[in-house]
Amino acid sequence: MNHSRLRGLIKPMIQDGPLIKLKRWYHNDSIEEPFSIVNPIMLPVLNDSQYSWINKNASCQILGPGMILLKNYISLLGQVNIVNACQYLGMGPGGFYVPNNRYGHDLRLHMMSLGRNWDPATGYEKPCRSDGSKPPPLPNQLVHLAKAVVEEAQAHLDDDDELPSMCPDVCVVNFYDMRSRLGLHQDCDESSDSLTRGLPVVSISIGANAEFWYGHTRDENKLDKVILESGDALIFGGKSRLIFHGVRKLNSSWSTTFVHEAFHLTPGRLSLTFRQF
Ligand SMILES: O=C(O)CCC(=O)C(=O)O
Ligand SMILES: [Fe+2]
Repeated sequence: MNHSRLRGLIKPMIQDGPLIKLKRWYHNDSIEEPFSIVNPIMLPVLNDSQYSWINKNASCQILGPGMILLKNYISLLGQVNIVNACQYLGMGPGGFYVPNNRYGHDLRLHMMSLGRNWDPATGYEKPCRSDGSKPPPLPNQLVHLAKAVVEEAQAHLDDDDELPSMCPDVCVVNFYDMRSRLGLHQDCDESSDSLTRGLPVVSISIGANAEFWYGHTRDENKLDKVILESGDALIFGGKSRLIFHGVRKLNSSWSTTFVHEAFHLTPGRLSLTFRQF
């Protein structure tokens, strides 16, 4: 779908279509206000029955064994729907908050965990957040989308065994403002079964471009870098399941400016990272 067509689709819906008026919930034990990633907070409900969330002609880059980047795989309509879903869930109980790392310091981003409670300090240990809120559900459409991403990646590989299938039951949603960073880490809190089978992590990017650094070592000089743009889907599973990775620098471009204007997304980057526990 081209941009002018999407603009035409969104505008009438904002003016005439059904609107969700977002409630403002407050966490029990904090004065933190709900964190809104869009402005204004009145959102259109899109009827997506005729338009796909996926661009079938996405290009594919193999970055390593079991590590694949699908460029521009999520359609603009898919991205709008994902922003809306994250906005809706993120403003409610268990929604966006600033988490602590293992050393008790604030991470420089907003986060929420869907489907299962995960946080950077305690992993999957606790079923609820410290304010008692349960994780919001992981919407079925997002489960199907993550599975479709893995199937598309498998179709580009010679040997399917390099990348096992997975059915996500948790999705960590991060919102980075333009100065946010995510330090080098491994995603290794999932079950030993999930990790030893190399069940892939799927990461979807929306909004500003990000420098994603990765490698099989903690040595910063030996890391590779790839730019993740709005609509990209990155998969790392199989032999790359335990790569070290982090997000260093965010940048805007013409296309991200469009995304921010059309979606009313606050300047920054939304990432959704799916895993099977
Ligand atoms: O934002 C990203 O692309 C990566 C997020 C990530 O690594 C994580 O949530 O563990
Ligand atoms: Fe990660």
